[in-house]
Amino acid sequence: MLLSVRNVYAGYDESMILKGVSIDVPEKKAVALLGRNGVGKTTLLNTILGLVGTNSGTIEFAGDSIERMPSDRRARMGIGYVPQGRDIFPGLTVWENLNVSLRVAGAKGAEAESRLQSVYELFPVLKDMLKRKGGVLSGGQQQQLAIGRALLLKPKILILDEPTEGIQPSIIDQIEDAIYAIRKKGEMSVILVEQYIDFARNACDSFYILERGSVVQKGDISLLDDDMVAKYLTV
Ligand SMILES: Nc1ncnc2c1ncn2[C@@H]1O[C@H](COP(=O)(O)OP(=O)(O)OP(=O)(O)O)[C@@H](O)[C@H]1O
Repeated sequence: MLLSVRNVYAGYDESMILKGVSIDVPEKKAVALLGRNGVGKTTLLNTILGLVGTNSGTIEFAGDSIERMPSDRRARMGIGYVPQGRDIFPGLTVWENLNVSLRVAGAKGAEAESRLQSVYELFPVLKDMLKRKGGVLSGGQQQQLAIGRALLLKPKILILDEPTEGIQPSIIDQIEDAIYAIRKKGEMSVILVEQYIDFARNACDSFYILERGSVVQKGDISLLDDDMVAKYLTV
């Protein structure tokens, strides 16, 4: 396993949100994290990222226990994150946004060029808009830029929190294709938090459903049936 969350309890001050959550993310596989609003999906991501502390339980990543590590160290170990909402610098151009990641990664010359080319292959629109300010892009283009920036860091795992939220269908297809391509290339694992079930079905290998801070269903993505969707996911 690349990432193993074991029996984690975590939350905020008074309220325990995660109550004994365990999930496994295999190398180079994409895992969907599903559940209605407020069940604890973002809290689980934040626990993996180190933005929320654990009360008990363990988190192993690439063979190391990380549950006590600061979040910047987890990021350097290869945990990449695209938060909900588009995390880009609106006042910088597309190129400058991408270049920030290249600098953080310390990627130069041919290495930088090859990382950029793989991002342009996934999201050709970014190459056409290098001189535009991030803030003037459409929501979908900003989401592509945010994912592109995370990919330039070459994480071992890419964590995406609701990438389709508020994005038009044609761009959703492009983002779905991109996750599919990332998976096919076999360069990294993915955790995808998603409300849009068809997207998760197409993009992921396996799934976990959370309810009130606990995993209530899990399995191969082919096992995610309409009864489960009705019981745990439709509003
Ligand atoms: N910073 C915080 N302080 C206190 N409580 C919080 C905080 N963030 C989230 N919560 C609470 O934790 C619970 C789980 O929220 P969380 O955001 O993890 O759920 P979610 O499944 O990601 O839902 P959504 O899809 O709405 O983001 C909610 O009851 C929420 O109110």
